Amino acid sequence: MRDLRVEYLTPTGPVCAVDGVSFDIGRGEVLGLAGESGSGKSTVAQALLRILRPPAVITGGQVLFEGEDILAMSEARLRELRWRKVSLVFQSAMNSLNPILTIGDQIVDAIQAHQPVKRSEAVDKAVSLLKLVGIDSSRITSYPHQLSGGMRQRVVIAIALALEPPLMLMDEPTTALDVVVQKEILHQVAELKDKLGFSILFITHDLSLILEFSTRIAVLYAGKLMEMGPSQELFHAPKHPYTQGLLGSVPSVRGPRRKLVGIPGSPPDMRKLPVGCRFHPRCPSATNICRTHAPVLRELGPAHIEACHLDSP
Ligand SMILES: Nc1ncnc2c1ncn2[C@@H]1O[C@H](COP(=O)(O)OP(=O)(O)OP(=O)(O)O)[C@@H](O)[C@H]1O
Repeated sequence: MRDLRVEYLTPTGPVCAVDGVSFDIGRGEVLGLAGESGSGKSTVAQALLRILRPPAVITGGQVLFEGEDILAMSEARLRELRWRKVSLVFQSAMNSLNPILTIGDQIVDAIQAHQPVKRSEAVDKAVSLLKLVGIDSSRITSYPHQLSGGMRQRVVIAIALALEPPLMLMDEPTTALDVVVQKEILHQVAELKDKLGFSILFITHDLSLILEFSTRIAVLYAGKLMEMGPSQELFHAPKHPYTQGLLGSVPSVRGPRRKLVGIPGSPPDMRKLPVGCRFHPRCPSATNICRTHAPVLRELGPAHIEACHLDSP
């Protein structure tokens, strides 16, 4: 993604929800998008697949996938790319399963809609996909209402994997499920990723899950990228005061007991963004320059970038 800009054209004027966001996702990598509610995470994911709906408009940037710009390609080419090359699992996806079709039929339909295979071949594939996500093949004739929420979300993941796409977008994929099932499913996805070699853009408001499952993490604040780096590095040595604040609010069951520190205040009104660094009104270390000049992203080390005046030379 290069310099992506997305605006929502609201009755009271345009809201720039994503402002110049760039990142890469390598093969087999999990890039986690972190940030408070409203920071632009879902908008980024939806722009990537060009599924944003009005009043959203993509006003700039490129999304280069295997060398082709998704934002510039024809609708026909885009239809070929969706599911086959990039699939999507979102929070309420399990509710989007068709209630009057068996899960087997739904997986078979998804395969046959994109690949010219015989029905018997597609059924075999559906059985192996169900096994892959930990559902017994005898369930192939079950209807969605006969499955638990966790199983339904697994079926959705099976459909997302059906065409073996190299990239999967997961936007709060397990948020509606209880924590044990969440972990189980994500562990399974991580194993599948290692086996099949696809990449993931992973969005969740749950920072502990992001830390556990991402290779790298990008931290968004009010539509801007604040810091991006390897998960372990961000966990042990977060540089940006916003990243420090986010991580300071994650409880840990290991290590000495520590007081949880939240971030004071709330994210800005996107129509009245603060001048200078967007985070300065909430930043405990803000100085004069932070109130007047927006910091630019700079490299801190290999694959680690940050936009903060405090660390500028
Ligand atoms: N339909 C809409 N109309 C106007 N503004 C919108 C609309 N949807 C989103 N926005 C704006 O875009 C910003 C980013 O929203 P987005 O849903 O991408 O954030 P998010 O980080 O995914 O939040 P959450 O974690 O709550 O899903 C919001 O702050 C909001 O101002």
